[in-house]
Amino acid sequence: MVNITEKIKEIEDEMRRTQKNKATGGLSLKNHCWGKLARLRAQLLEPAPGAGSGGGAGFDVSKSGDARIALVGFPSVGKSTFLSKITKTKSEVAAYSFTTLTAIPGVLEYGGAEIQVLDLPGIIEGASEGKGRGRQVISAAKTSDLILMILDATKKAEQRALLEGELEAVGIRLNREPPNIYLKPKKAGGMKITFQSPPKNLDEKMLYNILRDYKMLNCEVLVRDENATVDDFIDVIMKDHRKYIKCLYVYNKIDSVSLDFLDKLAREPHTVVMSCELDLGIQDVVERCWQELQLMRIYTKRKGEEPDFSEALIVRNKSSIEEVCDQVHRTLKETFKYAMVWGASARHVPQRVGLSHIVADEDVVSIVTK
Ligand SMILES: Nc1nc2c(ncn2[C@@H]2O[C@H](COP(=O)(O)OP(=O)(O)OP(=O)(O)O)[C@@H](O)[C@H]2O)c(=O)[nH]1
Ligand SMILES: [K+]
Ligand SMILES: [Mg+2]
Repeated sequence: MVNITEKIKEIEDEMRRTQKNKATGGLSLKNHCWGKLARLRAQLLEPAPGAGSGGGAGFDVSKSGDARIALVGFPSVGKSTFLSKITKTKSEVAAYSFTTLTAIPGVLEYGGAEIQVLDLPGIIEGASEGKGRGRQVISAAKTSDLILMILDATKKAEQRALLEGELEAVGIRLNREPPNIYLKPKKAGGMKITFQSPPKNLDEKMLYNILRDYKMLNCEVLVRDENATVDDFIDVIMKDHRKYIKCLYVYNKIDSVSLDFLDKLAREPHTVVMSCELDLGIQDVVERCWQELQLMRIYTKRKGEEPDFSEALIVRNKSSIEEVCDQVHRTLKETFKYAMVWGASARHVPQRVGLSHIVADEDVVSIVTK
């Protein structure tokens, strides 16, 4: 029997031949070939018999750089085209679905930071249940600091909710904070449930029943948010299996939609629009990514010298001097005495601070050791 890879090659060769001879290869033949190719490539993505349900382990790409962005979307929305635009990595681009069969990492250089961008295979409905490489793709997305949901502006609006559903199903919560509910398991004493203000969607009985279902018979609960729902409460119980990740919705292929529609899309929250083909909006997307990642650049200065603006230390938003020390060297904080800070976080310039001082973007820091 001819294997799938050979069949794919045959069709690709056939397409190449028809492309050379346009007279015989009309659009319908091309569409037919693309359809066949997509089906075969989807088979390549299916787990081998006996390999379980697609594996949940993600792809074997180690994290590198200052942050990780995952490109998630349906097939052929332009994920690989985008990766090739913003990084030096060339990921295969083609008009048929499932061109990308594994995770392809690239490096985006921005603001002195190196951000790892993962191009991933397209996912389809049912991905969270193990269709195709869906589980693996979603696991990879779960390890990222920001999900770029790449959407095709020419396709139906439902595509976005469908994808969100797939991610939700495996515990990813997009652009949300963990619910404001305190839950502490106890060894004994039964359940103690308190509401800070009258709840709109919950009552004590409901929580009691849910806790019993999850076999949490001894615990303390304090609901601080009056709008909390049952789903929120379950998210708190299941917190080890929930991941709160920022998501930017990126509509590609705006070269093929009307200006009115484009304008409507661009006004949606957490949304950016672009055309990789026309090179439109790409830089805006990159800038929005940078904003969403909330990375900060900290410059260091040696005593008696000018600050070194040629190389920044990259730390996460709300980082303290301690994290800055860790970026310089693993053991620096052991000999730390104090730091001098110039910039937005300093109350007066320079300010003498300790390890817990929270720095701001573009601060200059001078660390004094014992
Ligand atoms: N009209 C238009 N076509 C685009 C644009 N960007 C990409 N494409 C085309 O869309 C098709 C799919 O692009 P890919 O980058 O392979 O898409 P993908 O999302 O990586 O696809 P899979 O790896 O198969 O999931 C190719 O034919 C691209 O040339 C765009 O901005 N406008
Ligand atoms: K494709
Ligand atoms: Mg691709």
